[in-house]
Amino acid sequence: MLKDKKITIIGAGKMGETLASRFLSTGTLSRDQLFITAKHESRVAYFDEKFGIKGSTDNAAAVKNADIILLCVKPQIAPKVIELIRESINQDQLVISIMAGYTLEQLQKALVLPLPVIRAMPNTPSEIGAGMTVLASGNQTNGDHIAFAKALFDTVGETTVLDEKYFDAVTGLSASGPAFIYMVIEALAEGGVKCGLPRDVSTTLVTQACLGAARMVAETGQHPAILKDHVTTPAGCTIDGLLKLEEGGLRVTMIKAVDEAARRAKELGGE
Ligand SMILES: NC(=O)C1=CN([C@@H]2O[C@H](COP(=O)(O)OP(=O)(O)OC[C@H]3O[C@@H](n4cnc5c(N)ncnc54)[C@H](OP(=O)(O)O)[C@@H]3O)[C@@H](O)[C@H]2O)C=CC1
Ligand SMILES: O=C(O)[C@@H]1CCC=N1
Repeated sequence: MLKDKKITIIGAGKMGETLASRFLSTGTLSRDQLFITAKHESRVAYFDEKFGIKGSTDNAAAVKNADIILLCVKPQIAPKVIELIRESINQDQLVISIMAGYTLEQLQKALVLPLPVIRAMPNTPSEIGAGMTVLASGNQTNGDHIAFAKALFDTVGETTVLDEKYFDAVTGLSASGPAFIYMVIEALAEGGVKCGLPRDVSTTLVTQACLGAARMVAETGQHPAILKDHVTTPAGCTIDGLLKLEEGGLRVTMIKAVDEAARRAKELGGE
C-alpha cells in the first residue's frame, strides 16, 4: 500500500528519527521514499550520513512532491511552520500531525485549504516496533487516508482509532507514559542496588519483571489488582513492600502524573 508513496517528515527530531528508522528497518519504505526537514543543516546531514535519507531546511520545497506530510515539529512552532508550507500543499496530499495538543481544527484552520488531515499520537517504543499509536481523522479524510496512516503506524507497533476528544488523555498516558515507566524501572533497580545486587543484575531483573507483568496483563486479560494479589502471600514479604508504596502515595502520584501531563498537552496546542 505504501510502496509508491513519498513521505516528507517536517521536523525530524527524536520522534521523526524514531519513525523514519523503523519505516526503513521494516522495509515499509525505502530511503528514496523519505525526505526530512530540520531547523539546522547539521541535523539534515546527520540523516543523510546515518540513514541515507535526503533532507533540507526548506520546508515549503520539501512538501511539494510528497504524498504524505508528517508534521513532527513541536506544537509551539506549528503556526509558523504551517504558514511556510501551506501554499505548497494541495488536496491530493495527506497531512498527518503527531504534535501534542495541536487539534485537527487548529491544523485545518492553519492550512486554510480543506485538506485531508489526521492526528496521530505515537510513542518512543515505536523505535523497536513496540509502540502504540492512536489516530483521529479530520472531516476531509476518506477510508484510503485512514488506511495509509494505519499502514504507516502499524509498522511501529499497535494502532487504534479514537475520537479526538481523548487525545490529551492519550498523550498524557500513552505518549508520556514510557517516561513514567522508565522512572519506575530506574527506581526499582536502585532498590535492588540498596539490597546489595550488582547494578546490571538489578536492572536486568526489574526489566524482566516489568516485561513479565505487562505481558500478564495483556495476555491473561486479568485485572492488575488480581494479578497483584497472586504475588502477595499473606504475612509474606510483598505486602510489606506494597505498604511502603501506599505510604509513599504511589497510586495517587501516578494518577496525578497522567492528569498533569494531559493538562499540559492541552495547553501546548494553544502556545
Ligand atoms: N518525544 C515523544 O515521545 C513524542 C513526541 N510527540 C510530538 O512529536 C513532536 C516532536 O517531538 P520530539 O521529536 O520529541 O522533538 P525534537 O525537539 O526532538 O524535534 C523537533 C525537530 O523539529 C525541528 N525543527 C525546529 N524548527 C523547525 C523548523 N522551522 N522547520 C523544520 N524543522 C524544525 C528540529 O530541528 P533541529 O534538530 O535542526 O533543531 C528538531 O529536529 C512534538 O510535536 C511532540 O509533541 C508525540 C509523541 C511522542
Ligand atoms: O513531552 C512531550 O511534550 C512529548 C509529547 C508526548 C511525549 N513527549
